[in-house]
Amino acid sequence: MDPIQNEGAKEMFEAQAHLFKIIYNYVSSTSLKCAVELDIPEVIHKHGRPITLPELVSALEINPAKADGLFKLMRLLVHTGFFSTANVQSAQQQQEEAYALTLTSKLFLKDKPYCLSPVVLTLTDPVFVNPCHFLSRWFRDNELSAYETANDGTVFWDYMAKNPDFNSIYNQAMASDSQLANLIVKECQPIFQGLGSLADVGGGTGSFARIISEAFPGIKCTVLDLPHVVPKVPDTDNLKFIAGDMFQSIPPADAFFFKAIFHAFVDEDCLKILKRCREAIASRGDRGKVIIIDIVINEKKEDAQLTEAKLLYDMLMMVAVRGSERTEKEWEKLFFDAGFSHFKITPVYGIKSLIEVYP
Ligand SMILES: C[S@@+](CC[C@H](N)C(=O)[O-])C[C@H]1O[C@@H](n2cnc3c(N)ncnc32)[C@H](O)[C@@H]1O
Repeated sequence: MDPIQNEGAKEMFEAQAHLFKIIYNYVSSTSLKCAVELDIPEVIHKHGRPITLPELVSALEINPAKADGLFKLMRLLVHTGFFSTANVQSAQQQQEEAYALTLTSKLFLKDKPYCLSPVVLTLTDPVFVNPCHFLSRWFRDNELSAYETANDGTVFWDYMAKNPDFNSIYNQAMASDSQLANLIVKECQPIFQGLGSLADVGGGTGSFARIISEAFPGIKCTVLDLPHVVPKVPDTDNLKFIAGDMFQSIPPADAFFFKAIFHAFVDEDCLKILKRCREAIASRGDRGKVIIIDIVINEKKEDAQLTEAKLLYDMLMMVAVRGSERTEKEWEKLFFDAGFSHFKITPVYGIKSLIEVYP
């Protein structure tokens, strides 16, 4: 029996429309990429008030024959909430529709330290997108990640080491994401207060550690990351960099900080690192803690949009590095298996949460 013979035409076409929306998700992200490449948020910002289509065509210095195309791009990006519209008065005293920034597009302004343009350019780059086309082959074939399947076995982090241009934009993307964390440092004060030292493991170019070292001058911060990532800058009184491998050693500290690290590794590797932290804490009479900023999936309790963003992130981590976003239960298992006794999750940071883990 045809399983959908009882459905009416209306429901069938609704299902088809739903399908098209999913299929065309890549058009949505690449349109956003185009807006970032054309610098549209900055152009609107510099205009100082909502900008009409002809004004935008002229400010972008694009071919005027492409005005219709720009209208389509802006219409989509208004619909998806990246831009908004407002009415302005023309020189002829007519009301005209004009484009304005939303909070989301304001995240792309150049004078802000957290300008998220590198995040869009990195995550929509073929380096991330191509391996997604290898997912079904990865399911059937082998033990490598989909990324490695697509790239003759090259590990993602090794690609970074060999491609300085992409490494640079990726590190900028991570740094800008960390700059946003500045917004929560004040409300998270009790978590950092009283610490004498902090090791930011996999801390990239030190963006977050710099924020902590400035907000809490009493904390000596050490950033550990791979040699092609750590910046060649002189140490300061309370911020230093170590080029190394966290699977080999982790600098001693009162607190071990991991932002967006564990989601990039399989459980077995996370356990290795967490056990190393647990041993270091034990060697100091169980004084110390682990602080993690990462995603906690909570499908039943949170907004569907938030969950969708987390599940997409989860897929990307699986594709790129065989990583995972984890539920609270999965985090709990990791912590207890590594010998920790309790933990506290504070959902403070957009799709990410702050987790304190104690011996
Ligand atoms: C997703 S990024 C997060 C960077 C930073 N924590 C942040 O949130 O901005 C993951 C980081 O882990 C680093 N990493 C990967 N493998 C590593 C290893 N074996 N030892 C040290 N760092 C590593 C990468 O170079 C990268 O900077």
